[in-house]
Amino acid sequence: MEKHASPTVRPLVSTPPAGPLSGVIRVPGDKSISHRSLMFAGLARGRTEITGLLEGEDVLRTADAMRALGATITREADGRWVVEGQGLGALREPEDVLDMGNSGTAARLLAGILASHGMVSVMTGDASLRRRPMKRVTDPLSACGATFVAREGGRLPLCIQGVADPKPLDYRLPVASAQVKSAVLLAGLNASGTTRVEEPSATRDHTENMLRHFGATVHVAPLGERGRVVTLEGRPDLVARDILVPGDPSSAAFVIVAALLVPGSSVTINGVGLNPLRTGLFDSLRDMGADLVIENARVEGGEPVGDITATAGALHAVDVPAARAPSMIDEYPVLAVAAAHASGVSRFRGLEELRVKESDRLSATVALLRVNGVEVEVEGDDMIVHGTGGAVPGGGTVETRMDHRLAMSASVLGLVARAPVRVDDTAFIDTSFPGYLSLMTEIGAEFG
Ligand SMILES: O=C(O)C1=C[C@@H](OP(=O)(O)O)[C@@H](O)[C@H](O)C1
Ligand SMILES: C=C(OP(=O)(O)O)C(=O)O
Repeated sequence: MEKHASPTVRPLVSTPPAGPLSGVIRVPGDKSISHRSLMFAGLARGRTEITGLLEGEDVLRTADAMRALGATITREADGRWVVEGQGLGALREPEDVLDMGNSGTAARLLAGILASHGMVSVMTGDASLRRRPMKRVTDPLSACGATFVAREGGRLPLCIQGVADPKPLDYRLPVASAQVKSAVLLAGLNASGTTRVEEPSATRDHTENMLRHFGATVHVAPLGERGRVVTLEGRPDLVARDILVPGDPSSAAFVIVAALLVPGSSVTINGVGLNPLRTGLFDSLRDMGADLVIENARVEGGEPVGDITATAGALHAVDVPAARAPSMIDEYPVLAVAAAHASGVSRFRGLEELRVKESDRLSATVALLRVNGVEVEVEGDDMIVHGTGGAVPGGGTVETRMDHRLAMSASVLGLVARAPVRVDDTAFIDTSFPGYLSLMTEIGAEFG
């Protein structure tokens, strides 16, 4: 069994490097796709080989949970992961509590699987995950016949009485959430009949793409200006199919912003996933005047992929529309760092979902910047960042609040701040981007 994050606190001091950042690198596999590949392969019949799986803490939790449900999951010496699934409906009741660690994706997607199998299970997580809302999945999943007992506000730990013959759901998402959409679709796999999900604003579609890859019938139609209707035919014969996981654009984001900010830098990241429902950050950075070049655009394992080169240069303020939020939902903390370094006043609109991530990322990002001398405000659900024109004061200690993306964002801010930026704990970076600090050091960053 893999090791899980040690409770050891790992502080960091980030300062400007002696020279530019440079290099040609790869980042670890996409987290969303990695979770899904283990889950779907565990539900399918036969042997799936996964190349490029993210070996981050969050994904290792999913691997453990799927093993507890009866899938055989092994890591080969060459880094490939092999999953042997028993086929849809054949999961076994877990003997013990399923601990999903820090991972909202693992907990919410798994809730869809557990609700639609006739078994009793209990799911928990770390202190961050136990604070996050789960009613957004237990409410729709109750309609399939499952029952849930949770703490106040529907929070983990959560006890699930699943059903062997779930009813197919027809659900309109009240929030733009790929996790909720995926939980409903996963429950629909074991239901006879058609499951239908309406999303008023399109969110990442890795579940839809991968279900098709495994042989399910999934239709996607436009809904209004930005939405979609997804339908899934229940009880498909899910058959094992190999998977190639692209580099995670949400991890590449930190390296890219660092390269854009540190003078003279140029860094290429090969094999980054470029699914259009994930690339809002790149659009926003281009709106700021960033020099981002994509080469070798191709399709690998059913997902668009390319090599991205980020070259440093002056950035100016940006007004990011709320409609872009679903395609860059995890990237606002690091975009705020770019906006703090840029010239002019930036506004990011419609950030209500940031309040329910690993931390309240809206208030935590404000705190990250303020403690380092950057002026920032929140108006309703908008964040307003007053750019310093390349003169971020720094000198603060950032509280990471069990949130990997805050730790990495703070480390990037320190690379261009006038005084050292301290980070109270970088241990949670391992949830999504193991090896981040050494990769950054390899391209020229200096951390103490
Ligand atoms: O489906 C997924 O893999 C994810 C969806 C997003 O969450 P929401 O569905 O809560 O927006 C995102 O923030 C998370 O990192 C991964
Ligand atoms: C929000 C995130 O993940 P999750 O919801 O899976 O914890 C993230 O990785 O930024």
